[in-house]
Amino acid sequence: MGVIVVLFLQQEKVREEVDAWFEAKERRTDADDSQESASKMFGDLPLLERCIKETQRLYPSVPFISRVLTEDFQMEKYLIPAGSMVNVVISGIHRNPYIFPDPDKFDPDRFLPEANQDRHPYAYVPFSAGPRNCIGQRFAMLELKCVLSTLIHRYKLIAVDKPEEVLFMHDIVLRPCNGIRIKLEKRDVQ
Ligand code: HEM
Repeated sequence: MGVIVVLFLQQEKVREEVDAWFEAKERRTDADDSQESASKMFGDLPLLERCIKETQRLYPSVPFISRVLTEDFQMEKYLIPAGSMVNVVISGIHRNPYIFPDPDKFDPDRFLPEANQDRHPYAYVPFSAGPRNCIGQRFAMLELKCVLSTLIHRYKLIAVDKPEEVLFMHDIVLRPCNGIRIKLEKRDVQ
């Protein structure tokens, strides 16, 4: 849901990219499509992808994950004993101002390849990291691109609740306390 709210901020530019993508798709033949994997096909929506990533930074669907320590762990001067439950607060990591300057600002260009390259691999972990990370992350990104590009192409999304007005709760997943209201205005496209 966070995705939809924040996309309003870039909607015009994202729509241009999405419309161009659909136009190119109309010119393609079924034979072209069957030759290409879905991930390659949707690879051509870089701004949409950056917006999704930036939204997952600000509003990670899984806001924290937990682990039980199997052995003692010395963290600087603190000894955390084996058996302790440790929560990794993904939503906090993602707003670290040393890594993401002006952390509350929505800025999809944080995920341009050149901005990404020096970032620590564990600084951005919407799908967790390490051996128990999300096995569905590529599929999830494809699904998001597919659904959002179709929505944005066919409808103008009008925010009823503005991003700054929406209150979120940390449940098992991050979710809005009172839902998020949007209006869909049909566009004159196929
Ligand atoms: C935006 C969508 C998704 C997000 C943000 C997400 C996030 C996560 C996170 C953070 C974890 C790690 C949990 C932990 O370390 O305790 C996880 C694990 C997992 N995810 Fe996802 N996920 C998403 C979609 C999916 C999809 C679409 C699938 C399957 C098709 C999937 C399958 C799994 C599985 C099986 C695990 C457990 C992996 C393990 O424990 O080894 N996820 N996911």
